[in-house]
Amino acid sequence: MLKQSRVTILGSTGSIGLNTIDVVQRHPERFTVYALSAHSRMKQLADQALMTGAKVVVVPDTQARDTFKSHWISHAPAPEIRVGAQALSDTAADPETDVVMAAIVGAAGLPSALAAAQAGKRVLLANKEALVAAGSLFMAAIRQSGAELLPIDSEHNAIFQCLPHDGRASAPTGPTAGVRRLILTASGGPFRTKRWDELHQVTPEQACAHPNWSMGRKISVDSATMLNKGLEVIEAHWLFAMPPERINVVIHPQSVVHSMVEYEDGSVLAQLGQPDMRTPIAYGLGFPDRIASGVGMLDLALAGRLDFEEPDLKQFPCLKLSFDALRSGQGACIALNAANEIAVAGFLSGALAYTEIALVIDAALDWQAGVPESALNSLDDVMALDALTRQHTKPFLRA
Ligand SMILES: NC(=O)C1=CN([C@@H]2O[C@H](COP(=O)(O)OP(=O)(O)OC[C@H]3O[C@@H](n4cnc5c(N)ncnc54)[C@H](OP(=O)(O)O)[C@@H]3O)[C@@H](O)[C@H]2O)C=CC1
Ligand SMILES: CC(=O)[C@@H](O)[C@H](O)COP(=O)(O)O
Ligand SMILES: [Mn+2]
Repeated sequence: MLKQSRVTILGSTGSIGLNTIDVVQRHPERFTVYALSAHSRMKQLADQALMTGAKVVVVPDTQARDTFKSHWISHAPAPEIRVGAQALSDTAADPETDVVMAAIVGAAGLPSALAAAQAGKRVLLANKEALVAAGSLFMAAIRQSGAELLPIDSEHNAIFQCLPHDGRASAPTGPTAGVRRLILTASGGPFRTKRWDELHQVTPEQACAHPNWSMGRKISVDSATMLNKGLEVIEAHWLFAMPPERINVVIHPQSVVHSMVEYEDGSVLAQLGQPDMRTPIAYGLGFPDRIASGVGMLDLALAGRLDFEEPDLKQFPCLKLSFDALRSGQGACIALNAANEIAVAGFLSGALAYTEIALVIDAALDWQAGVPESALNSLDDVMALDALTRQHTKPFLRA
């Protein structure tokens, strides 16, 4: 008889959150939902809490709490409502939960993801920004607490699947496992075939129209600029202890090969599948078992061909800026991420042109160059530099 795992989904109203609920509900014998969190979509959170029987919900403030209550129309008792950022971290570390899906978007998800790591949970990490901003702190917390870390980002999940791991949920470091290099695939996004000088006028709708994946708006814009792949290079560096020169990016427009590991003997292992996040989510939830995800068979004959091409760093300057940041150090990675979050929000609200996103990030990297690495030892240090970068970046936005 299986012991049921109690799952907390941070960011349950987002794209990863919805897919996680979908997979969890396919396996009532394995999983119960302990807690859910949302930021703005209170009606959706109330519907999810009713549907899953969650014991706890976490909302950002008292106004959101009142809105949540107004949407609770059931005669069933309402879940406990916890309020504020500290409640997110406390819930991630709650002794009543075993598994935490970290699916909040942006650096806002870092404190709660770190709290889950420190509390020794099984951490399903979708929130790549946590590793970009605080990879060293985060990985140290996993090691010290004995937490299980399962990468959910499709490329890192693919790499994890291609590495040897003896049924353990934290993979051995790359070089010691005989790995020559990691090859991250990138779709190239909606503007793959466009030149840089054709992109000045593109709209948020065009940028969010990802060719293969259905995702939240922030990561969709990141995919268009390929800053997403840059964040993923930094994420891979921390997850698999690989130096930047052993992490390569190749454009693969079909998003069928999710990433690859090349070994010293010349073997290249790849993980393939339909572009559907329920596959990596099911892998993380079920590990080491393989469980049904609802994803159908991969029809390679229908796909017809799998193409690969080199990314052009002039067309995708954000990819180059990400490698620069990784080589420069943690301060640069924090600034890259924070400036990008402000720039993407500005682009989505019409306060910045698409092509200005890279310029704003470049300026933030120049600006932070004076911050010494020794000043970044704690979560507070990281969040302080993140906040300073945002403050420095906001004046670039038009009113
Ligand atoms: N979507 C995908 O397929 C993939 C996503 N990822 C990563 O997973 C994470 C989530 O992405 P995705 O699901 O697409 O994003 P969405 O924008 O769809 O969802 C984000 C979630 O975070 C919540 N949220 C937003 N801001 C805050 C905040 N300040 N504090 C607390 N909660 C907040 C949202 O609440 P509300 O909706 O109520 O406002 C929502 O539940 C990102 O880090 C992304 O890079 C990685 C690989 C694939
Ligand atoms: C599904 C997922 O993991 C996304 O991060 C995806 O990789 C985005 O696609 P591209 O960044 O390759 O366009
Ligand atoms: Mn990805």
